[in-house]
Amino acid sequence: MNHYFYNISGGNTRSLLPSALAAILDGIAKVVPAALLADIFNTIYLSFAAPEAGLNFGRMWTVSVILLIWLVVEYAAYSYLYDKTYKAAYSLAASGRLSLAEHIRHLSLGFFGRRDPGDITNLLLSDYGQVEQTISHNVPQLISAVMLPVLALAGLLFVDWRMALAMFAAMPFGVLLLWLTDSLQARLSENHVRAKNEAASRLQEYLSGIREIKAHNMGGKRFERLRLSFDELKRASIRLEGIMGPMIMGAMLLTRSGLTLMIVTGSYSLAGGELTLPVFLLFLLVGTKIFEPLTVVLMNYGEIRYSAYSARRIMDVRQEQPQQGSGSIPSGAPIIFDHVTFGYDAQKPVLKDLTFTIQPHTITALVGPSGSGKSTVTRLISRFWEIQEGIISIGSQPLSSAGPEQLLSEISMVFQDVYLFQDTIGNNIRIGNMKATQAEIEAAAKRACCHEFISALPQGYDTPVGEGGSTLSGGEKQRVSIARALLKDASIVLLDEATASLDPENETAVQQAINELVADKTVILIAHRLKTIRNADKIIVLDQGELVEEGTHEELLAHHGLYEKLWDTQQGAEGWRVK
Ligand SMILES: Nc1ncnc2c1ncn2[C@@H]1O[C@H](COP(=O)(O)OP(=O)(O)OP(=O)(O)O)[C@@H](O)[C@H]1O
Repeated sequence: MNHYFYNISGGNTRSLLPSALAAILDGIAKVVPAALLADIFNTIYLSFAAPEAGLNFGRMWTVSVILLIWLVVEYAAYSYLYDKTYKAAYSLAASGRLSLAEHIRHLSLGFFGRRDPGDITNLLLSDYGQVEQTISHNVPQLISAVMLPVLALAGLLFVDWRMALAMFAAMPFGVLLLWLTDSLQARLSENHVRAKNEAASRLQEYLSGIREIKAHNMGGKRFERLRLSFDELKRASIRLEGIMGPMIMGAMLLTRSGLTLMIVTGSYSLAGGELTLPVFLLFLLVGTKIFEPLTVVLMNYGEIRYSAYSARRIMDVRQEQPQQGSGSIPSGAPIIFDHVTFGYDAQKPVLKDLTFTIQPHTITALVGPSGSGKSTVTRLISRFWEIQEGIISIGSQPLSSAGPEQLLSEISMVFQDVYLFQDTIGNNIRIGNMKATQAEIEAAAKRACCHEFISALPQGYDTPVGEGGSTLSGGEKQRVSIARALLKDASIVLLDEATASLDPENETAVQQAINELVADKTVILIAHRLKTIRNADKIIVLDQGELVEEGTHEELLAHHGLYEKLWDTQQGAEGWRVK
């Protein structure tokens, strides 16, 4: 259980203190009116037992005033703690979500390969929501509901220990039932959380892929996956409620049967003269009250058990090791691959024993058939993934111990698939350098040939672009990403198919912009059209993850190997047209 509280509080159990304190006070607060009522009851009883003395109005007034004062104090203290409890719970969830998102940012991309993006969203929203609900409601209610019976038992043991024991005698059986079925409850809760997350992921996938689904008329198949996930959620929900409900009711029934035992014991004791009527009535009064909070305990126990799985999912991600390293990257140093072997799945290497050096301030092109590992090389230079064998270093600094943030500050990237945030187009370029002025943004846009189309937009640089850049054409997005890279002005430039989706007019202009971007930089370029890399200082030819050739365009042609074959194929394809 301790581990559970550690998990739900994100490792900060102290943050649960306000709610625990509020709950304890609430529990105590509920006992006092019950004790005062018992006293009033006793005073009335005494007035009937000895009618000549009459009702003790003094005592009745005193107790009533104490009760009133108590209620006011209770209200004030409870409102204060209530406020603290909720604030603590919501702050914990808000800061927890942010710190988890920040933690995720520091993980290698391998983590994202293993997890469904929808699953990560659910973790941050749904699982945290569950934990938030538990901290703000279930845990305080549980503590408060436990306090009343515990305090009542302690007090009643002094009044009449036999009656007190009779009242609570059946409770251990209720607890035993819960304990025996604990692993079943855990399994049902886990299955339900899993089914809920799966359904949410499928829904997210369906909505994000709606364009492709429509384009390929995949509605039926994809919708089937969505339907299956909702079916599974329905089954998991029925199983959870159908099994947990009777179990909790069973535990409740067992616990409540103590009341019957107490009544039987009380009746015999009363008849035997070992118990006075007021005490018996006091037990009856407290007895009926005491089982209400116990019902709450059992209900909340089920809820807490359920959210334990959400908490564990959160902690599992928290325990993922972020990328380590603080070594700084020397500027103007060569990039060295020394016998590097890497696979996204360690058992299936996609780069094999790769050794080469990229000299600073040169342009190196990576070529090779599709799937030969070109993009993977650029991802490894950015340390998006950790390699399995060999060393990648920049100068004398191995990347495995380099500071990930500093490394990325040295690299500008232009990817094949450009992602634009749902923000203004100006702010999307500013991502390259958050401190850039408007003039610098426009200068970068001009060099990347996007100033003209941006100026023609209704709100110019302040025009919002849809999520992922859905309101811009492929070529426009590519140019925006080149503007970002120009603005970043990093010493290493990774270009992946930078000119692939540009029309012929823009291609020439962007090629010039790229020439500016790459001037005096260390450039690693992937271009499928070999004519664009003819002038590269070095061309590295990959085939099935192995380096098969290396040299300049002329040297490679003279070598009559794979490069020449690729070159010839492309030359032949240059003049293709639809007949
Ligand atoms: N995230 C990933 N997880 C698992 N395997 C991957 C991942 N990315 C790429 N691969 C695999 O690694 C191999 C190399 O892929 P990579 O993208 O580096 O090739 P490429 O030469 O850049 O291909 P292309 O020219 O088609 O872009 C391929 O077999 C690919 O299927």
